[in-house]
Amino acid sequence: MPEAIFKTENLKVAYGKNQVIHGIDWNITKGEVTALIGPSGCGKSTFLKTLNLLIRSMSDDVKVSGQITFSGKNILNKKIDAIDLRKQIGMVFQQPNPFPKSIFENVAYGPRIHGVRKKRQLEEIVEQTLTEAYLWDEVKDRLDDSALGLSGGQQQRLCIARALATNPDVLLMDEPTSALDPISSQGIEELISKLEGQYSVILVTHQMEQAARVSDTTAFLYMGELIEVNKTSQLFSNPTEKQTEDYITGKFG
Ligand SMILES: Nc1ncnc2c1ncn2[C@@H]1O[C@H](COP(=O)(O)OP(=O)(O)OP(=O)(O)O)[C@@H](O)[C@H]1O
Repeated sequence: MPEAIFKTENLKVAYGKNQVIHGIDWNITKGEVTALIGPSGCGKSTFLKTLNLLIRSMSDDVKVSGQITFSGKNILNKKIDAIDLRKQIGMVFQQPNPFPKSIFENVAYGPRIHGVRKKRQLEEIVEQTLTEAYLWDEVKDRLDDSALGLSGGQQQRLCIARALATNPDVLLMDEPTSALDPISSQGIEELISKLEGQYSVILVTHQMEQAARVSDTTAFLYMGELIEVNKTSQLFSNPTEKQTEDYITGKFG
């Protein structure tokens, strides 16, 4: 059995009376890119936001039950500190959302919160993570400029660098290319492929071609149920479930 980065057991999520995740049992493999696909409203974003407990800060009316094991602990335990947890589980959203601060300060923000104070050390982290996010050469001469002056694709790579700056184990990505032009999207996809191995990446995408290009494993979610998890090549060429086949062949969704 491959090592799991997350293990969910009977995971259920409801917004008030509206249950949107219906008891998901899933071992998500460590060090891989895992794509999560499914029609609009099936619960992909909800599932992703539950993995880093962001869901709890979004609405008072959210009920989460079951277990999520991460690094050997059930993170649904109320004693888990969500801010600490998010140091290990970075997240990137659909719309690039840099802070209205300089490029340097965007990347230095997380390490500072987690106690890095020395300027030299922050400079090293900023250079290293911007290099990892393939942005360093484009911004090294303007680190003090506002991040809001970057292009959409550059902003998204900056947000990825910001997430990597706390040295996480996991990167959760919620449709990270859907607001970008094709060239920037291609850049982000190449970056995701390069992050594989060093990080575990869980990618929500509406584009099946994207899932096929960048992921090792693909999961199909439908109406809050995990219908199929399979090697990506297998899922798209020879799915085991009829519902998966109907979805990937465009019969619904
Ligand atoms: N903050 C919220 N409060 C109440 N209901 C919500 C909230 N966020 C999502 N929902 C509902 O939960 C269900 C699942 O939504 P979710 O955004 O997780 O789906 P999704 O698969 O990511 O959709 P999409 O592909 O359109 O982004 C939907 O019915 C949605 O209306």
